[in-house]
Amino acid sequence: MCENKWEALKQKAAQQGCMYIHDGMKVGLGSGSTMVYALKYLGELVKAGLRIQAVCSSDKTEALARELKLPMIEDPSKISLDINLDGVDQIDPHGNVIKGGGAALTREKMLAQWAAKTIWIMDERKIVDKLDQYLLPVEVLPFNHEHMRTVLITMGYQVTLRKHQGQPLITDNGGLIFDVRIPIGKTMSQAHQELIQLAGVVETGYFEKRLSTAVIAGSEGIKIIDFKDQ
Ligand SMILES: O=C(CO)[C@H](O)[C@H](O)COP(=O)(O)O
Repeated sequence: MCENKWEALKQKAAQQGCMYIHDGMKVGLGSGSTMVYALKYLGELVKAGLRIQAVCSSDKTEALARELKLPMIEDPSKISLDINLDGVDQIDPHGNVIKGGGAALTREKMLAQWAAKTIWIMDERKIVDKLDQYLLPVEVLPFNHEHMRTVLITMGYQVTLRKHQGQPLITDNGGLIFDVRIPIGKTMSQAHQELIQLAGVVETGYFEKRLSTAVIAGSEGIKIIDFKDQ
């Protein structure tokens, strides 16, 4: 399938995902290329009269949302969300997800936790049987991150510092991203539990299943999968 067909599928999933957003809702907005389609479509819906208030998971998403005139949540002390819309890097058949391809995983997880429900939008390449063999993005503080990397390697992880244009990529939170391959025999959930306990680790890109719906666009059409809470 050529690249623009995948783009068309992402756009379809994004538009279908927006159908879960209703008048008066407070909405979390994730990051990534599928979300760009969702933001643009939401912009049209808002222009046509849909009333929402949004909170964004990254500076990039916020810049586009403001350009599209999506209203933002005014009171930062009240961000309980009706719905959160976001893309994924991988999703397993149970609804567990890996995110962080766009380095926005910490804020994305905050929004997912603040929301009553998340709608995951994607094309069919994102569905995998098991997450364990995929890279886990981990946001860490910059302080002595070389030593942190050594610590993780000693624990059996393979660790690559994510770079952008030859320089360490700096997240919107001022953090760094380690892309981590987990040791054989360990599950993604176990790796997350182990890593999140280390001081200096801000968050991992492993999102354990919670109340969510996956909207998956493929060559056969759109597939919807509902996942219950834990
Ligand atoms: O986790 C993310 C950003 O941190 C993105 O949602 C994820 O990488 C999917 O992006 P895309 O829609 O471009 O495939």
